[in-house]
Amino acid sequence: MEQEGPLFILGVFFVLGIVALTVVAVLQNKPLPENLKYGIVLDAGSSHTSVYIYRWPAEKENDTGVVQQVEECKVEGNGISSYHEKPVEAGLSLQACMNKARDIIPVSKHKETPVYLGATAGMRLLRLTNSRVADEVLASVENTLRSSPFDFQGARIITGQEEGAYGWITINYLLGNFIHSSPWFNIMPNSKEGTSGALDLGGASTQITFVSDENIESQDNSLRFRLYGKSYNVYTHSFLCYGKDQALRLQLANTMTGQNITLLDPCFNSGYMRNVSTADLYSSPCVSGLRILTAPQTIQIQGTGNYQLCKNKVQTIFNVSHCSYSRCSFNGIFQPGLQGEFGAFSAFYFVMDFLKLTKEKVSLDSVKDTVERHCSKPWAEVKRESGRIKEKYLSEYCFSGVYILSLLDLYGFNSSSWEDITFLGKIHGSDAGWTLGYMLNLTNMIPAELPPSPPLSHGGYVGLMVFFSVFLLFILLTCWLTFRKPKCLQKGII
Ligand SMILES: Nc1ccn([C@@H]2O[C@H](COP(=O)(O)OP(=O)(O)O)[C@@H](O)[C@H]2O)c(=O)n1
Ligand SMILES: [Ca+2]
Repeated sequence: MEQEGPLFILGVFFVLGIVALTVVAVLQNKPLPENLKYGIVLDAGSSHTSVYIYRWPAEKENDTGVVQQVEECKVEGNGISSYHEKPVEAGLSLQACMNKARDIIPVSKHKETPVYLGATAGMRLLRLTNSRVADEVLASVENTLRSSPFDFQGARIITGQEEGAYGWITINYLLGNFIHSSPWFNIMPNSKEGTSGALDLGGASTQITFVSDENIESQDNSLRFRLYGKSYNVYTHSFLCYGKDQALRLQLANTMTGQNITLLDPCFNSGYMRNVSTADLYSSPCVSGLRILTAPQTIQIQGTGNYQLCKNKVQTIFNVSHCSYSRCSFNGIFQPGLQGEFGAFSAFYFVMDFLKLTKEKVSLDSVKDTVERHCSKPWAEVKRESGRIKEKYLSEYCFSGVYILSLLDLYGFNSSSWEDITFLGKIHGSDAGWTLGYMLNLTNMIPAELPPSPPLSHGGYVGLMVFFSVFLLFILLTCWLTFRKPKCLQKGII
C-alpha cells in the first residue's frame, strides 16, 4: 500500500494534466464568433430586374459553397431598357428593392457591402439602337445606387461571354463541383468528378457553356479558368436575339406579309388573339432588317395551336446552311460536341416547370408529347387550368416549349443526351443565374489555387484530442489496476 501512494498522486496529476491540456486546446481553437459579410447584385435583364442579396461567413470566404442567397427582390415593372423614352425613371424603379436591402442587411454592414449592377441583352440591344440613350439609362441606375448606403461598385452592360461564364461558375459553385480537386473531398461518398454545363435562356439572349476537351476552333468561344487548383477549358456562346422574346419577334417578322391584317399563328393556342403594333415589332434591332414597308400599322395574331406547324415556323429563324468550322450549332457559330451533364435555368426552367417537366427525368419523346398536347389545347381551357399566371407568359408557353426543343436540338441534344439535362430553378436555396458567379469573381472569392487549410476541421481536432486523452487515461487506469505496484512505471510502460 505504501508504494501505491506516490503512484496514486502521480495518476491524479496525470489526469489533471490531460484535462487541462484538453481544456486549453478547446478554448484556444474555439471558432471566433461568426462575422457575416453581405453583397448585392442587380440582374438588369431584358424583361425585368431582380436584386439579389448574398451572405457568407467572412473567415470562410475562400471555401466553395459558403455564399448563400438571402433574398431576391423583383423590381416592379419591365427591364431597365424599357425606360428608353424616360431614362430618369429607370433608376427610380430600383428604389423599393434597395430599401428592402437596407432593411435586411444590418446597418453596421451597409458601408462595407458591395453593390454591382450587370445589364444583359436588353441593354445590349438598346446600345445597338441608340448608345446615347443606353448610357443615360445606365447613368440613371448608377445615380440611385450611388445614393444608397452601400458600397457601389459599378453598373455596366456585361458581355454575352461573361454572362455565359458566370452562369457556369454559379451552378458549379453551388453544386460543389469545384471542390473535387481537393484530396480531402475525393474520399467523400457520392462525389462525382467533373463540372456541369450551363444553359441559360433569357428574353433577349441565350447562353451555352460547358467544359470541352476538344479544340475550340474559334477564339471568341474559348475561356480558360484556373479555379481551386484545377484548370478548365471552357466553350461558351451567347446568341443575341435568341432569347425567347426576341425569337418570338423573329418568328413573327418572318411570316409578316405586306397586306394581311390577320396573322394565323400555329404557336399560339386556338382561340387566342393579340394585337401587335408593327412599329413596336420592328423597333428591335433583331428584326429591323426584316421590316416590310407596306405592313399595316397593327396586325392581329390569331392562334391555331398546331405543334408541327409551329415547329416548322420556328425553324425558319435558324440558319443552318453555312459553317466555316468543323461543326456548328447554327448561324455559322462553332460548337464542339456536347460533353457531360447540363443544368438548364432561367426561362428553360420557367417553361419546363409550367409544363410540369422538372420534377423527375422525363424522356425527350414525353417532353415533345407534353408540348404538343399543350399547343393543341384551346386558349379558354389553358386559361381555365392556370388562371393565376400572367396572360403574357401563359399565352407563350406553346411557342416557348417548341422553341426550347428546337434550340436544344440544334445544340446537339438527342434522346440519349437529353437525360443529361437537369432543369434547375434554385440550388440549395440560391437562384441559378449569372449573378452569384459575377459577385464571386469581383470580390476575389474564387482562388486560382486551393487555399492552404489545416487538415482537420475544428470539430475533428477537438474530437481527436478528447479521444486520445481518454485513451491515455484508460491505459493508465488499466496499468494501475493490473499491477497496483510502481513496477509498471519502472518498466517504462507509461
Ligand atoms: N416566371 C417567369 C419569369 C420570367 N420569364 C421569362 O424569362 C426570361 C428572362 O429573361 P431576362 O429578363 O433575364 O432577359 P435576358 O436579358 O437575360 O435576355 C424572359 O423571357 C421572361 O419572359 C418566364 O417565362 N417566367
Ligand atoms: Ca437573364
